[in-house]
Amino acid sequence: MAELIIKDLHVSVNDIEILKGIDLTVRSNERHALMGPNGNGKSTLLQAIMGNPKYIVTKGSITFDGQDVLSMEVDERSKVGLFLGMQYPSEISGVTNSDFLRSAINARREKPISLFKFIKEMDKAIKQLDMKPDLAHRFLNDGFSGGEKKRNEIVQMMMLKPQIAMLDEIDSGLDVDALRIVSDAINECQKENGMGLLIVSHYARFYDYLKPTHAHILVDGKIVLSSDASLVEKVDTMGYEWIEQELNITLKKEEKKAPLSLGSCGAKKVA
Ligand SMILES: Nc1ncnc2c1ncn2[C@@H]1O[C@H](COP(=O)(O)OP(=O)(O)OP(=O)(O)O)[C@@H](O)[C@H]1O
Repeated sequence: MAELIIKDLHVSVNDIEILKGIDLTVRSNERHALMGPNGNGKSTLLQAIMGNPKYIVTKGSITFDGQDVLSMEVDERSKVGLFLGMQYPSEISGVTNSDFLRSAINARREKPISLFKFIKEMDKAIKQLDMKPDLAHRFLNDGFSGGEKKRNEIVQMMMLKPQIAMLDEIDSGLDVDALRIVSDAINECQKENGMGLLIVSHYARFYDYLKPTHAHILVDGKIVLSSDASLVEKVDTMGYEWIEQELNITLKKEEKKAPLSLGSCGAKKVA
C-alpha cells in the first residue's frame, strides 16, 4: 500500500511563508478533498509535494513509502508514483502529446513500452475522455481549449498510473458533461490502480462524483479542519465564515464569501 506522509510542512515563495505547518497522510484508495478560501495555500502544497523549485520547503518532511521525497528531483518523484494534474497545464510546442507520454512512461520502466501497447492504451484513454482522435499527434496542449487541457491531464494520469494522484482544480473550465466524463475516468482509474487521491476543488458537484473519504479545510497555510465528506456539504451550503466562530480564527476580509451562520458537521478541530 502506498503512503504519502507530510509532517509539519512549511513552504515559502519569494521569501514569504505560505504553508505554516501542514500535517497530512494520503494512502492508496483514499480520496482526500482539500478545500479552503482562495489564496490560502492549496496549490502551494501540491506544487511543493511535486517539487516545483519556486516553492521552498523551509521545515518539515514529506515521505513516500518511507522514502524522503524532499531529496528527490521532480522526475524521481514522478517515477516513484506521484502525479500532479495541473490547474494551468503548460503548452509545449514541438513535442507531441504521444511523444511526451511515451517518454514519461518509458522513463519509469526498465524495458520500453511496446508501440502496440502504448497506442492501445492511449486510444482507450482518449476515447474514455471523449477527446478528438488527433489529440495524440498534436503538440502538447498547444491550442487546446481550457477543457481539453484538463481532460488531457487525466489522459496523462491514466497512462502513467500513479500511486498517488494530486488534482489541482482539474474541474475548472469543464462543462457539465465533461465534468461527468472526467470524474468517471478518475473513478475507473482509481478502481483499476488503487491510487490515492488528493483533490483540490471549490465545487461540491465534482466531489459528489468522486465521493471523498476524507475532507480538509486549509486556511492561512494550515489545515484547520479535517473530517469526512460532510465537510464538503457544509462548505457548499455555508461557505467558510462559520470557521471563524467555530475555531476562533480570522479569515482575511476578501476571502469571506458566504453569509454568516453557525453549525456543526462533526468535524474535528486539528489546529
Ligand atoms: N509562484 C508564486 N509566486 C508568487 N506568489 C505565489 C506563487 N505561488 C503562490 N503564491 C502565493 O501564495 C499564496 C497561496 O497561493 P495558492 O495558489 O497556493 O492558493 P490556493 O489556496 O491554491 O488558491 P486558489 O483557491 O485561488 O487556487 C497566494 O498569496 C499566492 O499569491
